[in-house]
Amino acid sequence: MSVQLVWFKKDLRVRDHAPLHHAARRGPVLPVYIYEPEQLTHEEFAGHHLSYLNDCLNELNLRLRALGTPLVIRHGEAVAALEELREEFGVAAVWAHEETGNGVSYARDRRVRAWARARGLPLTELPQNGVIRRMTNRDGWAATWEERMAEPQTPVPERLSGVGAESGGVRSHAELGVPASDRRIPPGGQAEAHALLDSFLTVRGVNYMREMSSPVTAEESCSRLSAPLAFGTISLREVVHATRQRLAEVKGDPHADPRWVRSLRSYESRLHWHCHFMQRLESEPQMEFRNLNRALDGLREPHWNQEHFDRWAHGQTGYPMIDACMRMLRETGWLNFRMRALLVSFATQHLWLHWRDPGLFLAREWLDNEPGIHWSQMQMQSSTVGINRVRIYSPTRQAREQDSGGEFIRRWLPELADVPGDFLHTPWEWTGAGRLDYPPPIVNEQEAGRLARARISAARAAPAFEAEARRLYEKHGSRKKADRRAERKALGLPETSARPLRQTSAAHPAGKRRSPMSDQPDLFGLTPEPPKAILPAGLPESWQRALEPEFAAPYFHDLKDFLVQERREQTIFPPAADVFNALRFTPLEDVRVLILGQDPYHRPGQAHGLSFSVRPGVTVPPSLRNIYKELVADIPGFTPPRHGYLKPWAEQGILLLNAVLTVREGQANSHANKGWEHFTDAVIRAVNDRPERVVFVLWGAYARKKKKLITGPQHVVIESAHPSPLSEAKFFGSRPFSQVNAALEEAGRGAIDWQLPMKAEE
Ligand SMILES: Cc1cc2nc3c(=O)[nH]c(=O)nc-3n(C[C@H](O)[C@H](O)[C@H](O)COP(=O)(O)OP(=O)(O)OC[C@H]3O[C@@H](n4cnc5c(N)ncnc54)[C@H](O)[C@@H]3O)c2cc1C
Repeated sequence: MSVQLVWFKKDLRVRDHAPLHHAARRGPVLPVYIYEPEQLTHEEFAGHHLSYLNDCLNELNLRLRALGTPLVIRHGEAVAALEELREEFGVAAVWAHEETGNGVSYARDRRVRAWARARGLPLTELPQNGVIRRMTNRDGWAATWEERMAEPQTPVPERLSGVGAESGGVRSHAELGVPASDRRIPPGGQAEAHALLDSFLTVRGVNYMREMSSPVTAEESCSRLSAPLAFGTISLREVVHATRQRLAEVKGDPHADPRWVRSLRSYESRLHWHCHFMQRLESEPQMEFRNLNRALDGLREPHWNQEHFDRWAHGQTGYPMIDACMRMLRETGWLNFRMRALLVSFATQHLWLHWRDPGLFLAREWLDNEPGIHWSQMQMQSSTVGINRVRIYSPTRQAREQDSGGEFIRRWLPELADVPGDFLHTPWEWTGAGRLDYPPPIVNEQEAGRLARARISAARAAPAFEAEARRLYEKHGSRKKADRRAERKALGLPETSARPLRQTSAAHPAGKRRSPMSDQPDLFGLTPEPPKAILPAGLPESWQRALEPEFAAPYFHDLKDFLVQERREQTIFPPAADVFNALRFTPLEDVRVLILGQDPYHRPGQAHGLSFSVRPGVTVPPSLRNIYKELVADIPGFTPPRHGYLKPWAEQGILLLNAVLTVREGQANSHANKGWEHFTDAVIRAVNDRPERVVFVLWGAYARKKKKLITGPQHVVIESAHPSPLSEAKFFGSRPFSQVNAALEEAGRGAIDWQLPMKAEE
């Protein structure tokens, strides 16, 4: 009897399990799992990991038992436990999967190998993903990944003959001395992994590409397969196969939602990254403990600040998005990629904490802790790799972009319940901030970000940095683009792009390009192109330039998708061609006055993209009638026209902007909180950035909330009640128009001629 021991570690499944398959063909099988004290007491391990692990083990035990023999579960140091099993059952060979784990499992595997050698036991470790052992550089890596993923899945043995061993069953938290956990985590096991994969590929993943970044949507729209992959209840190959099969299906189906194709493509690239980052730890295990780029050693070490770390780790930084993310993580063990990157960027750049302790803390919190991905990402987000751009993400900007309505922040920070929506991302600006049970910002994000960037740039300028960056590129850099180029050359094909290939920052260490935060690691040329900017037709160049980051930002893509869908199903005002008229008629450099409205008129034929204005031939609405009345009182000689077409004002440099640029027929404010506010805030900021005086006219409570965006001392703000009949009594007598002219003349910018032509001409 030649007993084959199959050692399960981070591969807790029977499907696509090569060691199990090969062992079963050679003799009776002894399937084993060992709880290892050095892992259970490791700083990266916590109670929720054990809860999940026990789910996985229970299910694996049932599946193995159904095949013929149970999972034998032991507790102890690996070599000692294996030796005991060898003696007890006369083990003739050991089978396992290769593991890319932390330093403890790395050392353990070496001890196990030495033990097997000393005992003359054949020990076979088989790869289970695209990570390659003993690789000295990345040449050919992508091709091997592809070969491995293209292989058929290993069949589940039809039957296992066992050795009559007892399982022993899973051990409780108390038995193993691990603190219990009350986190809300999903169940573990192979069945759960397949259920997640199915629901993602058939329903949840349709808008993955757009919805993965926002914490409001990511929980549902991401696959949530990271924990199953980390515990090995599903193989990466199986996920790749299923994704490719689904992609082929939707491509061949003319009725399939077109969003599937780009979502699935984007998803597949992430499965590639999974191994790309793990390979880095496999090839350079020391990166768990020290900077990948040794030239950056000493940069943060002397600056440790325990209080900052504690406040960050407890979600008490005073930056709502950071704190909401931390609270969610501590309760659920999961966050989407962008929010993970944001947490790390804030800790290691704004708070200038060395990445190691925040990294240990986060590894303990992530249910899906995968050391290869985790430590690579920790170093990348802390800018200690040095071959990619320095990334310092603004927590406020990310909050505005990814949670514009504040839904996520409100869910996780109940202490901000009373904060008005406009101040939710910056509660310290609210007059009621003093009454909140919430701390002021831990640092000034602009100043801290600038300081971090300056420190990193200075370190990158040292000659040792460049040499290290080159070494790292040689060892870890993707050859994907270079491989593709060589392949095309061999086939006699021209280069795919006329643009020069982007150089790594090894050549341009202090990369200057600024780009919006991306979900793609942008590392070693592995990244697909960032989303293309959506440029509305006919915008003056000055607006195009000023608003470029908005047009490329994920929220703007979401907004566009939302509007495409809305226009299919509803009547939307103004017509698509008129939505950006305010910007079209008034180039940024010409803006002298900004009059802010709330949202467009919602009755047919009225709205045409300028606040308060209606098309010629449409009855003058009540608010505009009141504006005319006030003009009569304020501007000598003003005669109200019979129309409400205000384009002549726009052409004189009055930016007639609404905060929300579209609306459903008959439903005022129906497009609030869909992303327009974020966009129009950027418009107001762009105007605020102009060096010449601009007069901002803010009528009514809604518009007045935007006052905080106007910070330039050269500007003038004129506030009053709204001209609507509901507040006309307070509006009349405010004399805004003469005040505008006085402010403009004082700055030498010339007065507005408020008189409109008696006849409107489009
Ligand atoms: C500081 C930091 C630490 C991280 N630590 C881990 C970790 O310990 N374990 C882990 O699985 N992921 C980690 N990630 C990557 C990523 O955030 C998670 O994989 C993802 O959020 C998990 O959710 P999901 O399975 O729904 O992802 P999906 O978006 O559905 O992606 C599917 C799978 O692709 C892989 N993947 C996705 N994004 C990345 C990425 N950026 N890098 C590498 N692989 C990726 C993962 O295997 C993931 O399960 C980390 C990211 C950061 C910034």
